Amino acid sequence: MSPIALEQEDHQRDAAFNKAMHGKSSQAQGGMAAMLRKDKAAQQAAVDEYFKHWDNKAAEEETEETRKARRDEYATLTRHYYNLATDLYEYGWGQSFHFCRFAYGEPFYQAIARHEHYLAHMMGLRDDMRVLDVGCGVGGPAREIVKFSGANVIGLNNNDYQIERATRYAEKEGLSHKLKFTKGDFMQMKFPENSFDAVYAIEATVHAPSLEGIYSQIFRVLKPGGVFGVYEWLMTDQYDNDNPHHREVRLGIEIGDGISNMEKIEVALAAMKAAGFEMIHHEDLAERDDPMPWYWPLAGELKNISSIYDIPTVIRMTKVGRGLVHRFVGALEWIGLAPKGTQKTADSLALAADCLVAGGREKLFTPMYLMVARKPLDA
Ligand SMILES: CC(C)=CCC[C@@H](C)[C@H]1CC[C@H]2C3=C(CC[C@]12C)[C@@]1(C)CC[C@H](O)C[C@@H]1CC3
Repeated sequence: MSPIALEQEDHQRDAAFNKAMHGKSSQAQGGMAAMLRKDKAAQQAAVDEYFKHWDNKAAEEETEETRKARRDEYATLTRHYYNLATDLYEYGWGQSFHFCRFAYGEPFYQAIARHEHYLAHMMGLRDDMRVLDVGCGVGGPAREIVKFSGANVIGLNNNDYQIERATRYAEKEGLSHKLKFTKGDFMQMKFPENSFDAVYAIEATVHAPSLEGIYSQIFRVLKPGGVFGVYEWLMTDQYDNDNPHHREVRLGIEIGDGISNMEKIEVALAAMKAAGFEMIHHEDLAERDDPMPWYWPLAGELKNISSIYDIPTVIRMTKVGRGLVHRFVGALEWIGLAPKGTQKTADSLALAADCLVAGGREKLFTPMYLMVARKPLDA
């Protein structure tokens, strides 16, 4: 792979764009209300900037150049993806933007929280620790980990809108003294070296253009002896890039999830080693013998609903539920109430959902490759 060029950061430009596109919508209750309060021209700019990387670039014609162009603009690509997708995520999934394992009879949000607790437990997080959350979204996992472990967490994010929402939620829950958010590109962190006792990333480092690049950054900011824990999105050993169907599944996940370059498990393991980490534990949690798979809510397997409180949440995620809502937002866009591109974004999320389910069913993809590793004491 050709060397990764880091994108020039410009926080003033991003703040101005955030103000123009989102205005005060970060204060709105829930994703749907926020979605209808965007500036139309700015949203169109985000749509153009994001989809220029994917439109008319089919899997069968994919070249190394198209993938490189995405990697070269990883930060802009991801920032605009979340400018477009955050509200729909919150509407359809809640405030923790990740998958999880499900136990028998376990309600959806309980399973999501358990996945967060499990990572904190595997890393041994405690209340005297200074911990970095790399790619913190709107802070759902960070709030849960602060409550579970008592650790002091800093959430790093390159999307201003998500930071505004995360800050608001933390304030609302009275957690601001333990949980702060900061803007930045995780490929060029501004934190001094050796400044965190632990670092975690929940389904976020997949947005990096190079796993070795992001793991090396994390290694640098960790104190010697510090622990890094990650749930990584990876293609499995079964994935064959020369197989057109496999490639279509990978590309569908990348398009619909704002990913410039998804890698295989072996690449992630080699990247951890190259960054200098000592592996403590690594495992594909999707391979555990669970009663239902991680992708069941997106697959619409309604028989798995175990609590009446989950019915409205899960219905939104199913093919029928999302089809209805996507038509509804399409109609709102048509009459001018929703900004242009809302339907296009929703359609690409629907494609992502289908490809994630296919990737999960065919065991080509995992969103929960767990790695827990240590920075050596003598590093
Ligand atoms: C993008 C990364 C690295 C992580 C996010 C994982 C998940 C939280 C998302 C992946 C696909 C998303 C979809 C939705 C919510 C969030 C995800 C599951 C929807 C259910 C949101 C509501 C829409 O109408 C349909 C979406 C399908 C995809």
